[in-house]
Amino acid sequence: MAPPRLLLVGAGGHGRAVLAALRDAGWPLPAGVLDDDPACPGLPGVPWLGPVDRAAALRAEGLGAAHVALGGNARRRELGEQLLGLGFDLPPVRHPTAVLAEDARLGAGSVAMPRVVLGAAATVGRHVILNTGSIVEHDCELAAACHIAPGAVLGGGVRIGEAAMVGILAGIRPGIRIGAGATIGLGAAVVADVPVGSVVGGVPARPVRQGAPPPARPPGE
Ligand SMILES: CC(=O)SCCNC(=O)CCNC(=O)[C@H](O)C(C)(C)COP(=O)(O)OP(=O)(O)OC[C@H]1O[C@@H](n2cnc3c(N)ncnc32)[C@H](O)[C@@H]1OP(=O)(O)O
Repeated sequence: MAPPRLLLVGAGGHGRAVLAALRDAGWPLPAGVLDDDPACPGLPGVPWLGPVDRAAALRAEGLGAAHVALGGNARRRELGEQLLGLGFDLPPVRHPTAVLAEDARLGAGSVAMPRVVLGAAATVGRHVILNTGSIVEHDCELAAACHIAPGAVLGGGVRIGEAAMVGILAGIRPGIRIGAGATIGLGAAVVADVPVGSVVGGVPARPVRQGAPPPARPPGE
């Protein structure tokens, strides 16, 4: 079946990357893009159709398929679920150089960017980004709206919680669990489970200091 003309949501950097993947994969040019920022640079060759809340009207006008191309995990999940609720189809997007095992599963609204490898029996939930060159080994389970950044490598049987982010070039030991909403810093080597919502980085990965106030200045300085 020929791929549909999509409605894209998000005209930023990730939107441009998804557009490039669609072109490489032979999808037709998207019907348009929604973005709440009227000053957004837009996507080359794709008309800006207004803010995100126009989606319902566009569905009523007959657009049937969409993709949320936003880098922020929580917002991507929220809008992706809204679009599903409006009756949009969210077909997974797969770059032609991505290698997916026959029994691997890529969920609705998810994208596999160039040179991704998704191993045997790996399951990927909805609205997930498998970014450029990431490797998700056999039997991994990725919950909705997580993001595996470029070059990150997940060993066999790793489980990633909802909306978690695995940073650029991070590596995760086989069998590890990453909690929902956690962030793995770029370059981390994760050798132990990571709790929900925590931020870790380094080799081996340890909690990263968050939001520390700047050092107090002496009076008069
Ligand atoms: C196509 C694309 O571009 S996809 C983009 C994917 N994005 C990424 O991979 C980025 C992932 N993000 C990171 O690695 C970030 O540096 C984070 C989330 C770990 C931390 O970011 P912030 O909360 O802004 O922390 P900040 O930069 O202020 O650093 C806080 C401390 O953590 C340290 N730190 C920051 N990042 C890391 C890291 N990856 N590993 C180890 N330590 C780190 C800093 O040196 C600093 O240490 P200090 O307290 O001794 O000074």
